[in-house]
Amino acid sequence: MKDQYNRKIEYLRVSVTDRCNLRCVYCMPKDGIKQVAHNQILTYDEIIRICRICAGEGISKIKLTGGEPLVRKNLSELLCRLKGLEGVEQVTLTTNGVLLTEQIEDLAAAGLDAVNISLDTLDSSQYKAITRRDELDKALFGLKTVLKYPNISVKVNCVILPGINETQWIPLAGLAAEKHVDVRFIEMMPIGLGKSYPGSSQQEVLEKLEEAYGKPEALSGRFGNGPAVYVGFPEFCGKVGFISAVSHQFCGECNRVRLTAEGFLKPCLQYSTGEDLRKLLRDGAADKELKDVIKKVIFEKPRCHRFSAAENAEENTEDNLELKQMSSIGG
Ligand SMILES: Nc1nc2c(ncn2[C@@H]2O[C@H](COP(=O)(O)OP(=O)(O)OP(=O)(O)O)[C@@H](O)[C@H]2O)c(=O)[nH]1
Ligand SMILES: C[S@@+](CC[C@H](N)C(=O)[O-])C[C@H]1O[C@@H](n2cnc3c(N)ncnc32)[C@H](O)[C@@H]1O
Ligand code: SF4
Ligand code: SF4
Repeated sequence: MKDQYNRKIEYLRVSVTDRCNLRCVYCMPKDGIKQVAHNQILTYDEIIRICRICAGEGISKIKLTGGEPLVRKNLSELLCRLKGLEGVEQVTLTTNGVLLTEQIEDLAAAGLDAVNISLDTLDSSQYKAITRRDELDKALFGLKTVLKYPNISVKVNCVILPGINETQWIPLAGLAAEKHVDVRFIEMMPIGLGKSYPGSSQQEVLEKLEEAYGKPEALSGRFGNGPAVYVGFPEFCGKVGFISAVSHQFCGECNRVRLTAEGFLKPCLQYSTGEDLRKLLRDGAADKELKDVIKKVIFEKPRCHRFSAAENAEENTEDNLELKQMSSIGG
């Protein structure tokens, strides 16, 4: 499917739950967000139906995210059914990793292609301060465990938090020195609570890493389905990547749309526009009607984000929070 700017849309990010077992300060309030009732969340049958229609229109890559996707029961069942859909080539997972060890065997058997583990620090007191939970050991064990599965590619995501985790940029990148893992540094986007954590740019991280590991080689080409760009440090097993939506806007290359846990199809991370597919599904819409709505949302996808403060003003209002919190959107 192409959008109005001729971008090929082939990637759907599916948030399977708004719930999470962590409370990262830049993503969720201390007491969590008002939880959506279970019956307001799409069932697996409903997700499968939407994904089947999307796959018929050229969506070949699906990301499972959340909230924390592994807190939803039987995620491997959903994964297995998604992998069985005609046209679906890859299903990947983005997780905080805390529940990974206990679920990886089922996920691998269901055909999981890749896992991204969010880890902003390797220091347990810092981890506690950032996530408001004492779960670093479990997340690290999850990383260690998944690295034993040769068919699952593994990445680590670290949000750049100057003044909070900058002492960890070098050790986190160092994971890629010895392990077959790519480590990506993510610029903080001014979305939801992230607005209160103005970040540094990729350049500042890169300068620190160069001091520690030498001059990296820029790597061309796309690795994975997302917007990351990569460099390679001498002798490293894995790559180091940057997802820099603020300093290096990548909207011109955008290939994705998002489905929230409540079934709202969102054409762009930043804006609240889109369509309520759950309502259509539960009102008895036929596949053709759903397909037409999905195609319209994709066609009307906005050209780019407007993260700069003045242009962002309308989107900063507090209404419709479900569509503005990263934990609900799924990142
Ligand atoms: N601005 C913007 N940020 C995105 C987009 N897609 C992902 N991100 C951010 O990139 C970070 C990492 O996303 P991941 O879920 O790990 O997945 P990915 O990088 O898209 O995909 P892979 O590289 O294929 O695993 C998260 O903070 C997302 O919010 C996007 O379309 N626009
Ligand atoms: C919203 S989480 C959902 C999946 C899972 N709970 C996890 O943490 O990986 C997905 C990703 O979004 C990132 N994220 C959250 N808020 C962000 C923001 N304002 N800017 C950039 N990335 C953000 C997180 O660090 C995480 O890597
Ligand atoms: S970033 Fe992920 S793990 Fe952290 S609070 Fe948000 S959804 Fe949960
Ligand atoms: S901000 Fe919107 S248009 Fe830009 S890359 Fe992200 S989803 Fe795509």
